[in-house]
Amino acid sequence: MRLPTMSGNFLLAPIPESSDYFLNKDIKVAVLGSRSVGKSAMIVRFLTKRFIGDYEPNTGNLYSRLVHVEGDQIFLQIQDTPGSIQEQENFVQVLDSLNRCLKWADAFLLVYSITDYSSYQSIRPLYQHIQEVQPDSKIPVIIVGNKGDLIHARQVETNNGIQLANELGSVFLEISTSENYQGVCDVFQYLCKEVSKLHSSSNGERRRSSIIPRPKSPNMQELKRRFKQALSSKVKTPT
Ligand SMILES: Nc1nc2c(ncn2[C@@H]2O[C@H](COP(=O)(O)OP(=O)(O)OP(=O)(O)O)[C@@H](O)[C@H]2O)c(=O)[nH]1
Repeated sequence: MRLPTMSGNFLLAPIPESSDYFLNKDIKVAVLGSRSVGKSAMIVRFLTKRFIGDYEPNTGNLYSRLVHVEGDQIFLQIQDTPGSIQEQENFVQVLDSLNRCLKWADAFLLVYSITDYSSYQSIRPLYQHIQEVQPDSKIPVIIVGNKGDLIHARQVETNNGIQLANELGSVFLEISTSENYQGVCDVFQYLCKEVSKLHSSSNGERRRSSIIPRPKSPNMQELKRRFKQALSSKVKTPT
């Protein structure tokens, strides 16, 4: 049994200031789920292509990497979160960190293990908590059933995952981090594409609104007209 030690503040790496260079290309993903569902393994698999079986208990690392998605260069930050938040002694402090992470993220990856029914049950409350912290319903969320290779130990049917995702209005994938790199890649690529789409449509809105000329105040026009009139009447002073 692994008992994670927590720092209580798991945004460990500095988050760069956003700049024009990263406009549309700066994407932040938070990975959430119960303990030992394979969050760290999945992130490391995505970033290194390697499956590394054993990890120190997750204290919440922030990974940053330049990745390429459909020809775009993206500065991707992935926040791993501890899987046993409720068990922490400093629960309030940890929850505060979690909420800051939820506000920070552009997209969410919710992970359960198909071998652990309780990890599946934790997804709905997690999702609801995200909705409370970020009430913007457009935020991309993907639900992932991990450890798809452990069929003999299966406790969660694929249909359960599909149903839950349909109900919550998110996307669902069942994958095996250990056996299939492509599945892991699909998960992160999906989130990057969805966030990119959202970013470009909101920047488009901003651009459009900045080129629409501000309507002139009728009072100002009236004032200008009177001012001109007054000037011309001065010019036309009788000789
Ligand atoms: N068979 C199998 N094992 C996996 C898979 N993904 C992860 N694991 C194993 O599951 C265990 C837990 O993986 P972690 O990545 O540490 O899980 P975590 O969700 O980060 O765990 P916490 O630190 O408790 O939050 C490790 O022993 C991994 O090797 C998978 O797809 N298949």
